Amino acid sequence: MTLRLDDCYSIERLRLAARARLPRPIFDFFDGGAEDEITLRENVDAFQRLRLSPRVLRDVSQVDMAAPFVGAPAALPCAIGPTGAVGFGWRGGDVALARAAAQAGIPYALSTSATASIEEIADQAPGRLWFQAYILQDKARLTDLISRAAVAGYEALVITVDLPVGGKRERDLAHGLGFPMKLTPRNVCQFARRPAWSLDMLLRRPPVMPSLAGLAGRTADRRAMKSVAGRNYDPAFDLDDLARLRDGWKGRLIVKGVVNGLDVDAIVGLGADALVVSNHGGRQLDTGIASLAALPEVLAAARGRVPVLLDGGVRRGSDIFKALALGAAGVLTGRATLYGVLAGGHPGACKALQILRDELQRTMQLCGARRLADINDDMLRTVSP
Ligand SMILES: Cc1cc2nc3c(=O)[nH]c(=O)nc-3n(C[C@H](O)[C@H](O)[C@H](O)COP(=O)(O)O)c2cc1C
Repeated sequence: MTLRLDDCYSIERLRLAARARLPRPIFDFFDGGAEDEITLRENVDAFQRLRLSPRVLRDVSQVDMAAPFVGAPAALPCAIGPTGAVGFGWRGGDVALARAAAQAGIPYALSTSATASIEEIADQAPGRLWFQAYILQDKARLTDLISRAAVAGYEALVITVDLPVGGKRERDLAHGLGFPMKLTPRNVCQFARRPAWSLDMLLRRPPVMPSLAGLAGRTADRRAMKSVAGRNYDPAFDLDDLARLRDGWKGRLIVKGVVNGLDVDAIVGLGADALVVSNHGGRQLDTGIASLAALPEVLAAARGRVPVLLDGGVRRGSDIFKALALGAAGVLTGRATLYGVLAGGHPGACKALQILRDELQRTMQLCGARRLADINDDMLRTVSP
């Protein structure tokens, strides 16, 4: 089934359009999660289990979705979160996402594993930019990336702390997607079924991950998409190292991947400006707690000292509403905007943001909330399964 962007009225439709465009191993790399994918599903299910209890008889003819968001105004309580390897799914996909974010008036976080450089994004998408750093064993490389982000005007550094080692993604193993990639009769067939994508990869230079160039694993090789960052993480990274990073970075510091309230005091104490409750979209630790379920404990531990954001499972505007109602300052999109760009490049990424914006606005109107500040947990009910 091929789906035109015009027929994509929901994030799920964008997901189906991306699936129709890409060879199955590539789609599964973006869509899949770790092991039995329990956390991947739970992230979405946790939103679906929560019910809304609307307030009525309020004037909702005008709705304002703008708010301060991690130290600066944003048109929506969202940022596009970091996702690596996007160029393997849509050539130029990182720039497409960054431009879509700038046009929507929200921040964009560039991944260390992106298929565009720090400077390329700053040149081509001059909006609010965050740089997401993986803690690499090569500390000289890490320092160089961070100082380049500062020079290029990135306002925030996002340190992802939830993968001291890479997760076990069994869809990728089944497809032989890794390093080296195994060509099996099955995956050769799958690539042959999507000739446009496959010919583009064969005939033009495959995308590279410039921030990881030269590290173990050949970054110029499409087979390296899974392994390069994974082989180079530093599992010894701890709070002292985070404190040193804090001292060396003058901009805002966002720590992504916190779910246990016991970690919060130390991270806030060393000067983090925001936290992101995240389990990496269920791609690392399987059976880890769903992001929405972890949000209350992180909020309680943060005690209002820093904004707490959330990602994982956001597929509807009503999901953003629910996260805000529980006390989050906003969300990062992951697969929602990824499906958009994989389905249709820059217009697809804009479409994903437009869907989320329209759905959030409609949910606010239907729940009697004129401003983001009107959204609160009086409007939520938990129902038993
Ligand atoms: C294909 C893919 C690549 C990702 N790459 C990164 C990355 O490079 N750095 C990072 O901090 N998080 C990365 N993430 C995690 C996202 O930033 C985010 O936490 C997650 O996608 C949120 O879950 P959701 O996709 O269900 O919304 C990636 C996620 C996906 C799906």
